[in-house]
Amino acid sequence: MEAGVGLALQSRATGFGSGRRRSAMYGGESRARAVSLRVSDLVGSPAAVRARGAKPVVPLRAKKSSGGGHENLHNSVDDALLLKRKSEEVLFQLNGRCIYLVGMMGSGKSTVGKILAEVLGYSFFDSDKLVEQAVGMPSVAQIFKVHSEAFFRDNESSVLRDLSSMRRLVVATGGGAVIRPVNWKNMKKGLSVWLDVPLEALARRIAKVGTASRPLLDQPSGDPYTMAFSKLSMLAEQRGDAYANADVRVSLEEIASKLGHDDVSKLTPIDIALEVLKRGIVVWVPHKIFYFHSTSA
Ligand SMILES: Nc1ncnc2c1ncn2[C@@H]1O[C@H](COP(=O)(O)OP(=O)(O)O)[C@@H](O)[C@H]1O
Ligand SMILES: O=C(O)C1=C[C@@H](OP(=O)(O)O)[C@@H](O)[C@H](O)C1
Repeated sequence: MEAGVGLALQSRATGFGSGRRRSAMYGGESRARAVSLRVSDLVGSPAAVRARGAKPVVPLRAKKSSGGGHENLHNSVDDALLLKRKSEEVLFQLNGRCIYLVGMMGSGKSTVGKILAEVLGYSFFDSDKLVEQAVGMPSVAQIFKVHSEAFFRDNESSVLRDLSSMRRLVVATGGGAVIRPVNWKNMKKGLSVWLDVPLEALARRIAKVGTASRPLLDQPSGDPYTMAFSKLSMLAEQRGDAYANADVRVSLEEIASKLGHDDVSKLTPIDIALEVLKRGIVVWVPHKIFYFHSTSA
């Protein structure tokens, strides 16, 4: 039997489950199994970033600086206004449906997802964090180590299934969520967006932050960039076209070329969020509106 009660909306936040519940779900199990979440587990937890009234996740300044890391790049007030205007158009079209961000590790799903949630007035969830909470372990790395990747994947599917019954969420999925068709079945209830980032840029980002939180990239030795690049290349090959199932592809190379940058590292998370909104309006909405109308008739 699969554990958990699914996502039952509850108005009072109780924080993440009691020790008793944790041990029933995790420590007390003789057999690894997937667990489900309740909204009351999530509300007020670090995994949930309440979008409304939240502090802007990316500061807005009048001019772009020429710094190297994205934290040094600030978008103009014009960009912020454009972001707001586009978000209003998308909001209307989404009509409460969720946004799922997919892409390789380090593609910016969490970073961009928080911005999108903020401008849309949606709540942001990171599916990795929800799995950690559901299992009662502090990190994905530990879940892989103590249990297995398969156990993590089962819980990831459970979390995505539960989230798919909710509305007005931006979900940053784990990079491997795309490999299971059942996850697509759930993500297709909303707008799925693939952040397509060149492997070199991903490896640079990963090398900068380290691999401790990403067990599939963790290597005991070697140059961090080279190791990350080779592992990411392997995973990209294994995953083949899985990311292309997304309703919308946002290619950083295309945005960079449109904006006249010679390198994707010059793009800020706001540039990318803006493109997600633009493409969300153009590519997905007419198709989904048709789909929803034709199936409900
Ligand atoms: N546009 C960007 N430019 C440079 N670094 C970025 C950008 N977006 C995200 N990052 C950095 O890359 C790392 C991975 O981003 P994150 O949002 O956690 O990716 P994901 O959720 O897809 O794994 C973080 O350190 C983040 O600050
Ligand atoms: O690509 C993958 O298989 C994974 C990506 C990770 O999430 P991020 O994409 O958020 O790093 C996390 O789910 C786990 O380490 C496995």
